Amino acid sequence: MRTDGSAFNAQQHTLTEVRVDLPLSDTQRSTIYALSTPPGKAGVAVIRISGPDALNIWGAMVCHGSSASKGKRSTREPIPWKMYKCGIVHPASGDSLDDGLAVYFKAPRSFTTEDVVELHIHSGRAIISSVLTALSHLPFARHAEPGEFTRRAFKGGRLDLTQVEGLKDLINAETESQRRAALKAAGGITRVRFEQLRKEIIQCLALVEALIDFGEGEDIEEGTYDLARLRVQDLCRTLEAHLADSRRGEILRSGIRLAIFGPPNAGKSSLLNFLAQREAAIVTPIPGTTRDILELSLDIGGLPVLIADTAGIRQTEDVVESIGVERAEKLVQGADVSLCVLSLPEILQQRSAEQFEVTIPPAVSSLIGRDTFILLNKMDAVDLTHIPLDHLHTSIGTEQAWSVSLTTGECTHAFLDNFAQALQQRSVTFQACLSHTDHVHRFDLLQEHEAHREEPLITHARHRAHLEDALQFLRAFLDYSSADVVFAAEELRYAAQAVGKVSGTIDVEDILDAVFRDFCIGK
Ligand SMILES: Nc1nc2c(ncn2[C@@H]2O[C@H](COP(=O)(O)OP(=O)(O)OP(=O)(O)O)[C@@H](O)[C@H]2O)c(=O)[nH]1
Ligand SMILES: [K+]
Ligand SMILES: [Mg+2]
Repeated sequence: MRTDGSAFNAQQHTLTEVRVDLPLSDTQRSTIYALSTPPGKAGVAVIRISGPDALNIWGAMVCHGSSASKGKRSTREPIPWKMYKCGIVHPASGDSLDDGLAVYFKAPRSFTTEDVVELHIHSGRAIISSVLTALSHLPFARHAEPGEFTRRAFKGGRLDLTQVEGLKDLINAETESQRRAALKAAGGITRVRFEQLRKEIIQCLALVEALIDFGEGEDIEEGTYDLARLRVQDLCRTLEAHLADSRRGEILRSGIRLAIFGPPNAGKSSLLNFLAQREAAIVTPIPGTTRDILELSLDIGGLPVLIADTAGIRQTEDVVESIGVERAEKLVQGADVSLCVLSLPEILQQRSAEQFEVTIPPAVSSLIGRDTFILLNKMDAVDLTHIPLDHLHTSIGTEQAWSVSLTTGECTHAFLDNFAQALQQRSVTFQACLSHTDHVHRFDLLQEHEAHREEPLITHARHRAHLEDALQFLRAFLDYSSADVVFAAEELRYAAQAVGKVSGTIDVEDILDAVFRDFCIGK
């Protein structure tokens, strides 16, 4: 758990994504190459070459062993998986380009399952560019498309789609919890679990098909159809449970979506800046300063949080502001967690020394539910000497409320600690994020959420869509009577196909496209 503000790493959330479509018809036979490390000055750059001509490229550009001292290219085939200290030369002119290391991964024991050669050279723009240009002179090799190495690994059966996604997430992981989950998916755990599900559907299908072929009674035991129905009912319940997981896996992967909302001038943008530890949002005394949604991704105690500041909610004639208000309301409704910021001097009326009343504008209070977090801000601007804070907080009627002053910093540390803890509890992903050897009170949290101990199955919206389809087909199966077994069997076949799409067991080019286009070149 964090102890001071510095544990919050803020980073601007970028919403732009570069998407490049791959040439699907590309033949497996071409040899591809690309820089696999980030471009720029560094110790080492790795250029990866994959395909049937990888060894020819080695022959054309790598000088090692006794021939290297004479500046000649090696005629002997390299021993696979062995690093060679070598010179890299231009294939046509024989000019020396760099000294480095080279290694040959013999098919199928390579990442792509094809012959792979890696050239480890010095990382500098001119060196990298000279080696890539030299490669471009070879007629049998071409530059790789984004994600093409991984795509070949998939085609070669090295990875299934859930592992490809895991690999992509691993590269993009920014928090410890994301890294751990992605590593598991890349290792194949997700694949095994979906494959198990698909097998169970196919087993039910086998029962039903036996009935179609032989009929109940003589060859097939009585009650076989009922047995299949019972199993499908079980499967439906399993799928329903996975689908009702509060998006745990997706949250873990892409972050909890936290919406900050409230009336104008309550201090919403001040809160965002406080959490981010920098002036990310504009703060002024003018109500209606924030008009559009501003998103930041923060790391709160190892938990990824996508936090959004919104326009103050009020009736307004201003066209731009009113669009902002509409967007804010939508965002709050779609968020995983929402936090309402209220200004104490605005909402607190003191009747007498100990008697008080809290009034929240209706447009705002309609968005407050029991699980909305409340931050009562500007406590420096009111006299709270006679008002017990506990009493004040419970009077709001939500589970968790805090009073702070974002200007003076009063109570903000306690709020941060509590809030981080509450978020972790709320996200329910914590047991995947926290190690069992951690702090004692985390162990208590684990006990409390016994029901959610199991790892989330769904980590991508794509998985959810396929599982929802599968559930529809299973339900459709249950709607048929035993008189319609042929139609019923068809539903089971569709259900198995839908689950198969998750791991790519079913070869569907459009899912491939969707998965691979987010990769960068050289992966
Ligand atoms: N006295 C006092 N003023 C505060 C506090 N927090 C914020 N303010 C001031 O309140 C004003 C509004 O703050 P913002 O953060 O812009 O409020 P907002 O909710 O984002 O406002 P809109 O974007 O216009 O809806 C600014 O002048 C802040 O300096 C506080 O704790 N005490
Ligand atoms: K303001
Ligand atoms: Mg604001």
